[in-house]
Amino acid sequence: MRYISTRGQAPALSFEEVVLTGMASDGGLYVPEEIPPLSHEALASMAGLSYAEIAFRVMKPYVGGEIDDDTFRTIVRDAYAAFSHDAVVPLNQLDANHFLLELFHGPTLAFKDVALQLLGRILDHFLAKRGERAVIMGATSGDTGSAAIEGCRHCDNLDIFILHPHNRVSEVQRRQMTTVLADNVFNIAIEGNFDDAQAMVKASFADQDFLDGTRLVAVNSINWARIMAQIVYYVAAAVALGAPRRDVSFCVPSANFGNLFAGYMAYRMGLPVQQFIIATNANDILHRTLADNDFSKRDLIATLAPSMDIVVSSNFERLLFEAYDRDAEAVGTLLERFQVEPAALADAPLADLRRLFASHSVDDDTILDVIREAHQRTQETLDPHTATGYRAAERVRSDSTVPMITLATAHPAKFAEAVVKAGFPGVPLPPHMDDLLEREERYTVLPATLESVQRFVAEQRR
Ligand SMILES: Cc1ncc(COP(=O)(O)O)c(C=O)c1O
Ligand SMILES: N[C@@H](CCOP(=O)(O)O)C(=O)O
Repeated sequence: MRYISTRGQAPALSFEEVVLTGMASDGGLYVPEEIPPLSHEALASMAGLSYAEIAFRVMKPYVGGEIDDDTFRTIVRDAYAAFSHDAVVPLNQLDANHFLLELFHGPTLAFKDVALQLLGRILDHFLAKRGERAVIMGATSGDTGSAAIEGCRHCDNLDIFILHPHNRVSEVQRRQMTTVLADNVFNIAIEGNFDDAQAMVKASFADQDFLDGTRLVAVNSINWARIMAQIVYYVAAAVALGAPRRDVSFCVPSANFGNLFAGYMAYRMGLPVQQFIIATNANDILHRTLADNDFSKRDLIATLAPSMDIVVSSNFERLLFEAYDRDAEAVGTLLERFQVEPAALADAPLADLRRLFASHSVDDDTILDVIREAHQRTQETLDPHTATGYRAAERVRSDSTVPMITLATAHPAKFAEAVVKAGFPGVPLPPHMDDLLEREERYTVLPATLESVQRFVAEQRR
């Protein structure tokens, strides 16, 4: 399998090369040159298989023989052994035709673990094989950071630097990152927001001189391996509900769009999906783009669903690339315009997207209402991100006879502020985090400037 850039100018890469990088050198994102098919027979044969076996089968074509089958099976099995639920990502039926896909049973209680438990192991495998070290730089609005640290802390060949927006993540999220005192883990609280952090990580890929030749690797969903691993749970959930004989729909709390783009890839591979719903918080650029063709930046708003406080949605570029029939030049022109002024999609790609996608935006008051309503109806306490999905699924699903699967992206214990505001006493942390609030923290506050962040990384890396 080869991987090509959405901007069309960077060299095509192998799987190993694409995992060991981040942005393409032309500023684009890597996608597979061809989308491997998932036939009806292949889907039907997955019924009743373990999550790890489905994961192996779905991801194998993307790995393309660059990790031998036995080794890859072991990597996948070990990655999902770290989950606290036997089903890894269980489906929880809310009512006759609405299901929650619980993606929060990994070590850090958010969907990011599904991909980052795997990515850490794949990176370790390739770096050990090459006898190389690498530096990871990641930006987080709260969840990717801890999942990446947890996935990479035991990797001898890696130093990991995670940038989070100072005072804009929940206390549990911050402590999940800053209480890991391993020598190869560095937490940076930047005096800015997630978009600033993500922009600095991306800029570091464009100019890597500050690392004197050491390899720089991404753990955000700009890294293709993140998307690859996330495709699997769409397939597993749909098969559990009767695919390929039966269509399903998905509703996805969205921001950087890696999660929903993975679902779209599953659809393009052959999964019978009737509708995708994009749920956003008050940072509603994805909703405005789809509903009103208003592809323009607005100031970032701090919400009760802080992990989705993002304006510049990285993976939307990958979706645009597909919607524009892989016309890299058109995508580049659109995204360059978007950086400096309000932009709009061309008619044909927009119409194409609207056939498959719907969207809905949910403000903070509604998040609180939904947490209360859902608890009354189902006895579930939703986290504030999942709450956006629950409401969007109810509001804009096109066919109530098709099973709707809303992705539950985080555990409510991570977001006490919203849960308590909604009138509940809070949700206890699981036993392995019992003493999280007493543990020692270590992090460095830095101004949101590329120079200060790069200097810190260059000085601290081992
Ligand atoms: C809990 C939670 N829900 C939803 C999202 C949105 O996912 P994505 O960025 O893949 O769209 C994120 C992170 O972005 C998250 O941490
Ligand atoms: N919500 C994310 C933001 C980064 O998204 P990613 O999927 O690109 O890593 C977070 O919690 O950090």
